[in-house]
Amino acid sequence: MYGYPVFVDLSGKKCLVVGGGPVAERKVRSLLECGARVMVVSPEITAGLKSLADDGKIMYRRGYYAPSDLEGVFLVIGSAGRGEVNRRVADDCAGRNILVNIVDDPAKGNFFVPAVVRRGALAIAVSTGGKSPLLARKIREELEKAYGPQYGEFLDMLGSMRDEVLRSVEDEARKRKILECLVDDTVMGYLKEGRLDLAKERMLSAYPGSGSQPQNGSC
Ligand SMILES: C[C@@]1(CC(=O)O)c2cc3[nH]c(cc4nc(cc5[nH]c(cc(n2)[C@H]1CCC(=O)O)[C@@](C)(CC(=O)O)[C@@H]5CCC(=O)O)C(CC(=O)O)=C4CCC(=O)O)c(CCC(=O)O)c3CC(=O)O
Ligand SMILES: NC(=O)C1=CN([C@@H]2O[C@H](COP(=O)(O)OP(=O)(O)OC[C@H]3O[C@@H](n4cnc5c(N)ncnc54)[C@H](O)[C@@H]3O)[C@@H](O)[C@H]2O)C=CC1
Repeated sequence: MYGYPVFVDLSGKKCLVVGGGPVAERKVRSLLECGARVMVVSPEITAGLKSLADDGKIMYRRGYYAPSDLEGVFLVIGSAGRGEVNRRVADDCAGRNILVNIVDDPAKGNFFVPAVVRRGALAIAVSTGGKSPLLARKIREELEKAYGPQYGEFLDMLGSMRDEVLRSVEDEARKRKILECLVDDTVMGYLKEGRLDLAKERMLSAYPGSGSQPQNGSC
């Protein structure tokens, strides 16, 4: 059985991270990037977590995990350095239908965290189903080389053109054709080379804007 891949909206959601070591810190940073409200509970924390707490970016309770920490929590990361603590966290969450990730015992949690390349709104996530996190990291590094920062900027442009096409083109076949032309091989080639100017020119020739004359045939 393989995991069901989803992108969850965590904005404003309370997320608990149990433990304050380097692994907890990595998970905290990725939760913050997604707008979560993060609470850390641990007797000790890394210097990085301490500065996030001092800056008011995370809430921190110094101490050992207690089930009452789960109050009002949407998602939990069990990243204490002690297996028995993480297993207890997993058991407490299971009874409450909370999303829980266990960093040292994958089967105990109900989701894994993938390795992710982010380029603006574009996210490419890699999972090995827990078989080799290091392979997930290697593939993420390869993808980072192949998909540079220009993909984020391009996607913003593409997203607004798509909105306009969906709003203003009624004919279904023409709509589909234009959407295909906006990401045809020529556009993708320019994008790969980082030539956003040429990509944009090509896209505008496929769809100059609402009221433009229908194109027929190829892009
Ligand atoms: C199951 C999972 C649960 C979870 O945490 O979600 C899990 C579990 C474990 N990881 C372990 C070790 C390492 N994990 C990493 C790195 C990452 N681990 C991540 C995810 C996951 N790790 C989930 C599965 C993801 C998948 O589907 O493949 C990444 C992708 C995302 C993230 O954590 O942010 C992030 C890379 C991010 C990036 O670079 O982009 C490295 C390499 C490194 O540190 O560079 C090592 C050392 C090398 C090695 O062991 O391979 C151990 C053994 C611990 C020990 O021996 O003490 C366990 C426990 C076990 O396997 O039982
Ligand atoms: N999933 C992943 O990506 C990876 C997982 N691991 C595993 O993750 C675990 C944590 O790794 P590190 O952060 O390097 O360990 P660490 O030992 O540096 O940190 C563990 C933290 O847990 C805290 N802690 C201990 N008992 C606690 C309790 N009862 N309640 C709350 N906090 C408690 C400690 O104070 C410490 O801050 C290890 O078991 C390791 O095997 C390691 C590498 C990657």
